[in-house]
Amino acid sequence: MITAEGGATLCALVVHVIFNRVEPRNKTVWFLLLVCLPICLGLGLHSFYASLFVSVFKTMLIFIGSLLSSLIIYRLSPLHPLYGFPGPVLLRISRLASFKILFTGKQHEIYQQLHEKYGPYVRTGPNHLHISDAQAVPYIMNSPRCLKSERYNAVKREDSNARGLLGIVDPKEHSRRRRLWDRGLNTSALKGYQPLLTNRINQFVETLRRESSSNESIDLAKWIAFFSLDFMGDLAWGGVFHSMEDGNDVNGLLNLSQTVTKIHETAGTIPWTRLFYEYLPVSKKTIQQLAFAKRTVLDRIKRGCGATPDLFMYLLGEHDDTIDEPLSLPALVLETSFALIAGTDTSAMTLANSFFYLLSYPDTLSRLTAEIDALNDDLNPNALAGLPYLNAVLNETLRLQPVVPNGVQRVLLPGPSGKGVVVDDRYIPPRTNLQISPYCVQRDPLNFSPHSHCFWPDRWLPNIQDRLRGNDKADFRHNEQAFFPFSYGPTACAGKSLALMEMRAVLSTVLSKFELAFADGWNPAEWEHNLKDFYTLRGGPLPIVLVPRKVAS
Ligand code: HEM
Repeated sequence: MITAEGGATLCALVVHVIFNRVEPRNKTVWFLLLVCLPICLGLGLHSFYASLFVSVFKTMLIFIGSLLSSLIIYRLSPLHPLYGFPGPVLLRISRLASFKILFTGKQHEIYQQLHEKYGPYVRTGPNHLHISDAQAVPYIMNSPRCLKSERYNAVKREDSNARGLLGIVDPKEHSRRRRLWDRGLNTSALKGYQPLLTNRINQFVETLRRESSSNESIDLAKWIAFFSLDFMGDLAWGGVFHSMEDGNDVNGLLNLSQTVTKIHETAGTIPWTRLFYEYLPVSKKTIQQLAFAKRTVLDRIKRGCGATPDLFMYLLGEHDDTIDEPLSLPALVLETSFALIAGTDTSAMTLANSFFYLLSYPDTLSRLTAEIDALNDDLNPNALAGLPYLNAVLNETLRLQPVVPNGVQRVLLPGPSGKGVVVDDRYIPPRTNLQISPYCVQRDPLNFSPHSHCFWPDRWLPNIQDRLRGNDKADFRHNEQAFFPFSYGPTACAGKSLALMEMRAVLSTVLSKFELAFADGWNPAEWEHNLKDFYTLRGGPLPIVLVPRKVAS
């Protein structure tokens, strides 16, 4: 005859199998399986115990204890499909351990240390592989068998069926929506945005002059973020922000967008935690934010497009009545808000990092300034796109500090025979979550060498190998397949060309107008120390002294 303990244990094992097979993400199912089931069992087994309360309490304890033990034993056992992949025990047992890593803000560095210890494929969760292998890049990011993982559900809102581009998992639906974005971010659209960019850059230069007139240092990172927000506000919502003028982010959007990305990263790290986010106070803030975005979008629709085209115009289809599926209002609100989030912090952080590295390596700063000066103030986008050293500086910044350091996450679908796949001689079982990190791959000496962890823009110059001598020549490695700061494949960054145009223009204009130096007494080591990875990279202040350059007579 079955004992009370045996019954509770058996139930726990059955629940484990159900969770393993079905991975339910529904609060009611969780409640039924994890709370109601053991309580009912306790009620049914009360004849074994002194009282009803003791029966329910003990059954619950045995049930939870058995469930946890069964989970742990299975995840560490050779029965688990990822048994052969190395990784820290705590991470192999539960993704909860990755929360601790996430909240340090240094997950990119910690995962890199794990790769140094365990190799290019590290098991970072019961069902997760963290990968630092350039050969896996095209496979994971450009294969019909690798879909966006459950992490992308974190960007879906419960109160609406609308999805923004980033949250669309189905490849066909994604490619339909992506066409809208591509129309708004292709070469001819970018030409149309040039007047908006030029206006904002002129305003940025005037702002820097105003702020640095007392010879005090200024926080360059903050002002770049204001510039970037104002410019993306022009493109996404028809010019609603005046952060450079006000010297303040009045609507608190920069902070809010960082909080939202942090929440998405948290929910993306352990998808079931998403069930509880709506109870957090910050959830109210995002709802207020969406209400603000909705008002702004409605206002922009009413005003119509001004003389200069903007991205909103393309997303709404104002330019083209042949669009067969115009976006619904909730989708338009999501997409334009996403444009703001995707386009502001990313370019701003890369620019701040570029200034930081240029000032840290004065020789690189002089070489870039000379290259820009040779254009005699004709800083048009085509001329800038052709400057080898300027592009080398931006590439090298993005190599060392990709703004999505930990990269994208995909899940491997089973093949026709239910099998996984072999990548770089390793068999990866189906349904594994795969995360491939540009931060780790791009700093790997196997891909970029010498000076893998140093800022050395020369590696990007044509024929550099011919100019190297000795060890540098022997060690030289330059694997462009291992460079993917804008991601790769059909879901790669839609705004890459816009970002490059904007960053080239800002860097070259500022260097042509000002001499820059770190503020006296500031320790540059603080900059890298303050860089935090919460899905996107964010940083602390960058105190800089700016002096207008003398115009050559
Ligand atoms: C230095 C600047 C930038 C970098 C390094 C960057 C990087 C990335 C990366 C890594 C992704 C993939 C994210 C994922 O799948 O989880 C992405 C997606 C995206 N980015 Fe950027 N980005 C930058 C600037 C911009 C700008 C200025 C825009 C303009 C709106 C933009 C729009 C987008 C869009 C729409 C997507 C989604 C693409 C899709 O799912 O098809 N990005 N970006």
